[in-house]
Amino acid sequence: MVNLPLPKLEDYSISTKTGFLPDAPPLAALQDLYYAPWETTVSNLQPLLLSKKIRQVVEGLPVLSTDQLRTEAEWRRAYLILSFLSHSYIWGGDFASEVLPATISIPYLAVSKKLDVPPVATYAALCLWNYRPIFPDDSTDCLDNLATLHTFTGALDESWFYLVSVAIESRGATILPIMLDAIQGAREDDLDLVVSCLQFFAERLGELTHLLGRMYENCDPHIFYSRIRPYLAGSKNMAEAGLPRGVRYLDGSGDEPFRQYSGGSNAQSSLIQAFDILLGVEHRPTGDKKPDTPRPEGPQNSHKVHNFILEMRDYMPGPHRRFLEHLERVSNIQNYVKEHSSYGALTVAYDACLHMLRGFRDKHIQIVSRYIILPAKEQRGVATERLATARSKSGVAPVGINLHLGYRSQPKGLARTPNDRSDLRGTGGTALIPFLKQARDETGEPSIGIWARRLLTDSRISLPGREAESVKIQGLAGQWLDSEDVGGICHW
Ligand code: HEM
Ligand SMILES: N[C@@H](CC(=O)c1ccccc1NC=O)C(=O)O
Repeated sequence: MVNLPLPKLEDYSISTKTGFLPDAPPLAALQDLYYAPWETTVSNLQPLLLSKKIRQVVEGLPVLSTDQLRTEAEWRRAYLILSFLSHSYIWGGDFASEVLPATISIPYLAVSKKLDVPPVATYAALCLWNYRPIFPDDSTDCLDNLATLHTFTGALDESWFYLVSVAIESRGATILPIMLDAIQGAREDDLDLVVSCLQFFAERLGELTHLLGRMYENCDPHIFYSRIRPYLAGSKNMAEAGLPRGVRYLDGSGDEPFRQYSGGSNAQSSLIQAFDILLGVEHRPTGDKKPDTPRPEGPQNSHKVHNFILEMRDYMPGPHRRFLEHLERVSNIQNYVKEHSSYGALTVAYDACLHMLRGFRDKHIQIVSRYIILPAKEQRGVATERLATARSKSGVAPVGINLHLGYRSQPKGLARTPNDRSDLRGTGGTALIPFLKQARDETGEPSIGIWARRLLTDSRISLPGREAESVKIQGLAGQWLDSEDVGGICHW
């Protein structure tokens, strides 16, 4: 059988240096004065939001044509501006707006079509195309050399929130060419090459987890939850936040149905999805258990089912989404490791990658607890207390109580007081913790099939820094292997 050629990064708008980030830093402004009304509005976003004039100003914009946009960088810049303006319009009033005026909708639909991304503030708009290096000659893989072009709030916390992702994309970019080499190496049965590529991959993943943990340095969880996050929401699963039907994009055609889009989410990062594909990690719809039956023969990841992570590919720029599809068709590392499972260095290196990726997801769950679950819980506590006080004073439950929480009014949109924990949703619309925990657990699954079974049966395997004997005893004692027990190599 002839092998499908491997994807060439440059064919998919991917840089060998910066990965899914553009090769050169994004345009900071459209030079053509024709677009000055957009540039002026986006550069005045904070005062317009604070003064609640944003809707009036957006409604008064001229309907600009996209004909003057020339380069890819200009189209991306237009997409970024229109994404910031549209979310400011929808979420920047006392109530969410169910319509987007034609001044935004018409160019936004055209730009989205051209770039093959949905007309909503995606991860590409807010992160991939929204940064600049502070010192242009220095690398962007270091958080200390990054600044954002735009934020909704003007808060440092918001800049930092996006920049952590930019730094991760930048630092993770080197993994792509190396792992394409690994795929080629597996085709040519070059064991040593595959091992060294996997080792490189595992080390980089450790660095990315470290970068993720730096979120705490400059992004305060309460500011994130109450001030920033409301602007990130989309129009899908947002009934409680004030958009039961979604949003109508007015374009004067008379055919302007309600549309529903997920909000920005890092699940839209092609880099992280590429990691899963490279390692053969598969994600099921939330709640679906691992099937007991063996998987059907055929290429890895071939049975596509409808689930959130796959759905998020529709929110990636078209070329990046197509790259992932190509990568799926050539991904061979997991099968190669399975076929060479007697080669210890290979299984250890593969398993180390899974372990590191699982560790990344573990840290992410901690972050989500601190940035969403805890602030929401605190807010519920305050709300309940205020309700009780109001009740004890008047003897009855107040009707239509306005629960002041230090704001002028009850927080709105995604920062509203949730009724209970199950009411909490990600900006992508998932039920947060069950979804994220399942994604984490699925990351460890391939290693259970290959590595752990060998640990249980093969006393000759020695783990770095551990006596094989003790690992074997753990297995024979009946409990399934546990991270602490195997010196942190296996973690599930
Ligand atoms: C304060 C920071 C963050 C919060 C509160 C947060 C929250 C969430 C939530 C709620 C989801 C579930 C999907 C949804 O419904 O939106 C999610 C998904 C995801 N997030 Fe984050 N996130 C944060 C930062 C990051 C960063 C910096 C990265 C890495 C670059 C990241 C990577 C992911 C990935 C890959 C997913 C998809 C699920 C998976 O593959 O495990 N997140 N995030
Ligand atoms: N899903 C997250 C939001 C999120 O992760 C995100 C949204 C827009 C742009 C980037 C994002 N992620 C990380 O930096 C949330 O529910 O708050």
